[in-house]
Amino acid sequence: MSGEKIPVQLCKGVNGLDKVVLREPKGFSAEVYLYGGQVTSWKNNFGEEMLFASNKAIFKPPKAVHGGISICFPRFGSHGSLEQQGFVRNRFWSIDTDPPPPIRKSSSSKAYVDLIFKPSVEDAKVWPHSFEFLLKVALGPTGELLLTSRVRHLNPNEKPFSFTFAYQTYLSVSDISEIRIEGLETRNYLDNLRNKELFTEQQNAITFESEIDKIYLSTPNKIAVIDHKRRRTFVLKKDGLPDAVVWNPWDKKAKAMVDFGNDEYQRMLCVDAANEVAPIKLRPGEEWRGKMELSVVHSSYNSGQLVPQKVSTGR
Ligand SMILES: O=P(O)(O)OC[C@H]1O[C@H](O)[C@H](O)[C@@H](O)[C@@H]1O
Repeated sequence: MSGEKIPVQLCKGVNGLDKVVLREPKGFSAEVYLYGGQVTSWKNNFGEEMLFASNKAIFKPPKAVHGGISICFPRFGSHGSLEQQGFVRNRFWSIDTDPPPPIRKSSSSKAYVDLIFKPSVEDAKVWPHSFEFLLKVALGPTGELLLTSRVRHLNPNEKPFSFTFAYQTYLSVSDISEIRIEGLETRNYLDNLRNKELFTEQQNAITFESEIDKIYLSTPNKIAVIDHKRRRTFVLKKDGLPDAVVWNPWDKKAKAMVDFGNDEYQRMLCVDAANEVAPIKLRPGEEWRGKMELSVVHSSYNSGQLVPQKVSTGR
């Protein structure tokens, strides 16, 4: 990173849990909890929240927080014996005081935090592999939110291990019925609501009128989520993460969740940058990287135009 880093502020969040507040000089901000390494807030320079967090979200271990961006590892989904979405989202992470050099030195971000997760003896009982997980969360110069994950296989005497991963990303939207996703049309997907059967997306642009839980395969590295009512578009860019999971619980499932308001499904949409379908295999000494960048642009946005001019507000 070039230039002087803006000091990281560590303060108390909900229930006294430690959080880091990132502030960028133009007024963008983000909050990252050490619990779960979870980004719980990302605001633009007008103080408008761009991530959804349920009013009923439970910030209390061992429950995972429903909202923001959850780090799902070493499993995403409910495959195998491990708990759904893995365990690092409900563990405490630490600030990494000696992070490795950034992947690309060109980044001009000065507001960032490096976190590290190392498994405990208890964790090793459920997933007996020697690893560390490094997470960098940064705010870019135009307010974009950048997450970089690195998983390292540490034991030279151990066999390779496999994992799946996701940035489970809850976007705040005006009204789910006004939302359109571009970038996933014509893609194949596995439908979690139909025993993971394989289908091909028929809609020209994806819109919403009922529960959805689809794993889109081999997706492009840029996906747009267009919010007509708020006139803003989220642009999600990803690297090393071929799948994109789109989830909204809709009314019935929302009612069944204790930490989710009955009507809150109308104001959220999860679009998860993921590697769910083909597990990643890591050999001793190897490192895996997966990146996601979220930005917001004004929605005078033409269909198919995935690199619109950036503006500093979602208005
Ligand atoms: O409640 P969680 O474990 O956070 O999972 C919430 C949702 O996450 C993903 O989007 C999955 O595809 C869904 O099947 C799951 O219901």
